[in-house]
Amino acid sequence: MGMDRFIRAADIDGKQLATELLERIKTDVEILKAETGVVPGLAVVLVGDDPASAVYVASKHRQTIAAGMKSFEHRLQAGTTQNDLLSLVHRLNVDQQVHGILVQLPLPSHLDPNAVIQAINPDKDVDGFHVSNAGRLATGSPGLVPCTPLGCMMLIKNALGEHLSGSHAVIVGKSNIVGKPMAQMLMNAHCTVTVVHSQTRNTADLCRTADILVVAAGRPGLVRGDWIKPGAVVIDVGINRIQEDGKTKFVGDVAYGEAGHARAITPVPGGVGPMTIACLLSNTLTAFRRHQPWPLLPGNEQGFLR
Ligand SMILES: Nc1nc(=O)c2c([nH]1)NC[C@@H]1CN(c3ccc(C(=O)N[C@@H](CCC(=O)O)C(=O)O)cc3)C=[N+]21
Repeated sequence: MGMDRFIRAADIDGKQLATELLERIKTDVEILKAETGVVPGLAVVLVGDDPASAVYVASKHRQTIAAGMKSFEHRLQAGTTQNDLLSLVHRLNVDQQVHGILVQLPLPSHLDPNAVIQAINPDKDVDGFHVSNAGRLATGSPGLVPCTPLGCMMLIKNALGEHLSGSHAVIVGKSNIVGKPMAQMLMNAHCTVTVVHSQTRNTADLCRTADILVVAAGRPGLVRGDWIKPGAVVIDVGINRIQEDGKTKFVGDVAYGEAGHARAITPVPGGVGPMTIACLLSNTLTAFRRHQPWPLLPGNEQGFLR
């Protein structure tokens, strides 16, 4: 009983939803290009030669081009100084062809990621990491929001519909990149939000009360089947590289095989990851629209001017 093996949680197909979102972005880019003669541009900065980061950056570049946008890749050597990186950011801030700027993290340890992020023009900060954007999100003002929680929000709405009001959402993890902005977005959608983390005393009990469970802890298999309420929607943000039978594979933070009684769950890979990149391009389009001066273009209803 309980963990009924005759019930199977629906997989939330992040890959498919990301493909659909990218198609819509591509269409919007064509329309905006026809209306303004300008093409949205995304600059991605990679410092050093971390192989995982290089793979992500290459994927971002490919998808930016596929969406009809301009991609500006800046690869800097591992020994780049803080000053050199800051001057590149300043150049990108004033470059008219660049509407979005992303500095790939993590940076080599001699560089200060916070100083670099805060140097980015907040209206080009497509990662949504600048304090101005964190403050805008916290106060419900228009801004740019972090890609991963934005993608999670879309996946949750796809599983539950637009009306999340009154649902209890539990978030595992309190990072600035996922946990905190996720909590803000769910509060903006009128959920009751609980954030648990490594120092929480009754994490499993709290998770068992979640209608929506978002897990961003970075610990493979942390969330077990008996932490999940039957019928809950489970969003697994974890991407953990593990060795199994001599092969490398990716697993999430949720023991996926034990979650059959959930209503729906994101697989890893193929869940949150693909949505993150699609949301990066969505944010670039948002930044581009808000950059355009009078008259207002669709998507610039707030009349965002700089
Ligand atoms: N400034 C900054 N912004 C980021 O958004 C950022 C970053 N730095 N540093 C690294 C992380 C990681 N990240 C991922 C994006 C897509 C997948 C993704 O598409 N994953 C696929 C699998 C990809 C594969 O197989 O390698 C999936 O989950 O299905 C994963 C991870 C963005 N990050």
